Amino acid sequence: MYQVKLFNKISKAGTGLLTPEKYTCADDFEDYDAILVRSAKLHDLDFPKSLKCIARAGAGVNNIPLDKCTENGIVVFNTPGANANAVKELVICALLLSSRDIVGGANWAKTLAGNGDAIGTMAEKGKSNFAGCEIAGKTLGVIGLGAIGIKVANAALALGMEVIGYDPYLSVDAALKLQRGVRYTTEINDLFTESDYVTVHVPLMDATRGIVGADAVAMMKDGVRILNFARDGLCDQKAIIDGLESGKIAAYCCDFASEEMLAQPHALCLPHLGASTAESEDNCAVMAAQEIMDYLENGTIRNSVNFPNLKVPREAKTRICIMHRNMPNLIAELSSTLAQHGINIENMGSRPRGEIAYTIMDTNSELTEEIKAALKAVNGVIKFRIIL
Ligand SMILES: NC(=O)c1ccc[n+]([C@@H]2O[C@H](COP(=O)([O-])OP(=O)(O)OC[C@H]3O[C@@H](n4cnc5c(N)ncnc54)[C@H](O)[C@@H]3O)[C@@H](O)[C@H]2O)c1
Ligand SMILES: O=C(O)[C@H](O)COP(=O)(O)O
Repeated sequence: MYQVKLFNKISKAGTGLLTPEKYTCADDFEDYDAILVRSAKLHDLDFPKSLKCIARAGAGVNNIPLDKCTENGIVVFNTPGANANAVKELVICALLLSSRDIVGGANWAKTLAGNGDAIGTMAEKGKSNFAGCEIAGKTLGVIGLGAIGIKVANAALALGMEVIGYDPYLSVDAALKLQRGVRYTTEINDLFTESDYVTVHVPLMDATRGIVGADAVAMMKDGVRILNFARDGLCDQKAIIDGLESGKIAAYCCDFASEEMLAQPHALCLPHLGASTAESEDNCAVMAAQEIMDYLENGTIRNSVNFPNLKVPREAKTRICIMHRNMPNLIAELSSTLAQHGINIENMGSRPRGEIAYTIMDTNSELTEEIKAALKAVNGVIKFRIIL
């Protein structure tokens, strides 16, 4: 029986797959095999020895201590693309919210309540206070052409915008999904100088923190509109507030609230709603639950952000899963350790990822405690697990 600890409210579409014959899901376990999480911060959590994997039902993994997980042989998964459509739709909404004072207008219209037949006339008189501009014909700069950035770029193109995309790590797969009309640039400064709207869709890491900072804002057109539905730290708060106060930035629309930003009349802060649709919550939870099941039951790794992906057809009754350092001769030493104990390997697979690697070996032989200890003792082995 596997125990899965839930750190956020996770859709039943996913938890329902973790059937009671094999799994128990709860939020109060002390020892558990897996974590299913959304945005809860796990940095200060003491992981139990029993923990084998963490599935992030979503895209961003900056709430998870990846280095600590790798060092302890804990596989971290995310759910690539599973919430991308939900975010895309909110970003398109934000393009319009940042162009016209829709929220201000709607709030003002509510104040007209009680004026009966005069409401129509009052509305006509006051509407000029909430006028704005159209997005068609304007240029949108998309920083980060991954699952979300591609969808935003293509949708904006369909709405009549010019689109410039920047992503130094653009994959072939991603490039094939981009509509032909999207102009790709390798110079982020070109995107900053040419865009009427800038939207950010990159993960938050040391290399991307403050990617929209004071220098970037200084390069932008007067009256630029900036959208941030990725992570708060990607846009430097001081640079944005200075830009809003000087009028350089006409509007900032983001998925994060802070005291300072809420005080800005031309900033619109949403409470991290990007992935909060029923469809996206179901998609993410299902993918995350399947990743956990596949790993715990078969040792298969897919969509991991810290270990190599690996799937090996099961060809014997006992499966040995070994997380280890990526170093010369280690696999030879593992197989010779087994050979010395008379263990025959029926099937195996191995894959490296930077400094670490993952190996699966299948055998029909009995693994005694002595053999397990010998495998564990091989220099470079981080963790190993037997699946029967
Ligand atoms: N608001 C929300 O609810 C919400 C929902 C989903 C994702 N997000 C955030 O959005 C981010 C992107 O999500 P995604 O699903 O598109 O992820 P993704 O991994 O598919 O795409 C990220 C893209 O950023 C690119 N990138 C990395 N470093 C870059 C850099 N320095 N400059 C330009 N591009 C760079 C990568 O090459 C990749 O193409 C996530 O990491 C997450 O933080 C927010
Ligand atoms: O990175 C993500 O997937 C988003 O920020 C969504 O976070 P959430 O699952 O907590 O809504």
